[in-house]
Amino acid sequence: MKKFKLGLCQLLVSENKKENIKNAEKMINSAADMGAELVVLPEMFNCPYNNSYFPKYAESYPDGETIKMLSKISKERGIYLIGGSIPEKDDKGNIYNTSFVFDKKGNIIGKHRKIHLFDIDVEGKISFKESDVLSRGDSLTIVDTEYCKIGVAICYDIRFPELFRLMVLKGVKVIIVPAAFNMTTGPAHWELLFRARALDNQVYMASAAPARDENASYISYGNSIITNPWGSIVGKLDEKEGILIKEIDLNRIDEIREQLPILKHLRKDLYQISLQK
Ligand SMILES: NC(=O)CC(=O)C(=O)O
Repeated sequence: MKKFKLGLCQLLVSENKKENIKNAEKMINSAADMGAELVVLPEMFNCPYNNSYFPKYAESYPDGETIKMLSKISKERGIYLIGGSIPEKDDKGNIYNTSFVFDKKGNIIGKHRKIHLFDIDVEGKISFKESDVLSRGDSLTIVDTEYCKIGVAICYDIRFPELFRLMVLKGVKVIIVPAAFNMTTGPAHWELLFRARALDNQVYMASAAPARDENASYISYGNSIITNPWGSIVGKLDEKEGILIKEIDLNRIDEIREQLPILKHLRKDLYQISLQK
């Protein structure tokens, strides 16, 4: 199958975990009603994006209430579901920023733990140090679907082009990046990063982000986005809650790679990137 419908759910995240889960379920249902075959949620969609909340909202696989809802609804609606991300606790008490991925039967087919933690300090604008509370993941996440191989990364991961090139060299055609940029880095870098990663790898890129809440301690930029292998924006939301549905045409990847064969022109005799673990 060379075409499928992708749905991004940009939802408002509150301090009420149960309400966040209910809202996510409602929006997934709406996206499925609108024809989406692959649905994506935002980074930290069940928990405010703030270190002080992560331990309290964290849950473990497979019994966490959010994880159970994601599995149930992907089965009920017969959709692939990239469950944004949530704080995940392992059996040693480490907490990760994790995206759980489900197939159309509700089976888990992938689990991406954010590899690059968001530790930044932009003077007078924004400081955040995920590593104060979170542990980092150590593996690439690629899932097989009947459409194509799909890669998953989370937010700050997008700033590391080697990760994306590695996934593409392993055959990935679509990369989903649940994210929550902010009002400093969003306007400056959001579109640029999604267009660049799509263009330099000739793949589709997409992200769902939380809707903007001006009263939150961390204000999400919103602007959930899909970019294509030509580097153009296929669709984008504004800052409010909403759903974006677009067709992903995998034929475009083949056409563009034929006309502009940059992946064939890689000088692997001169330089290479490789996975170390
Ligand atoms: N929140 C993030 O992980 C990343 C981000 O906001 C940025 O890179 O900017």
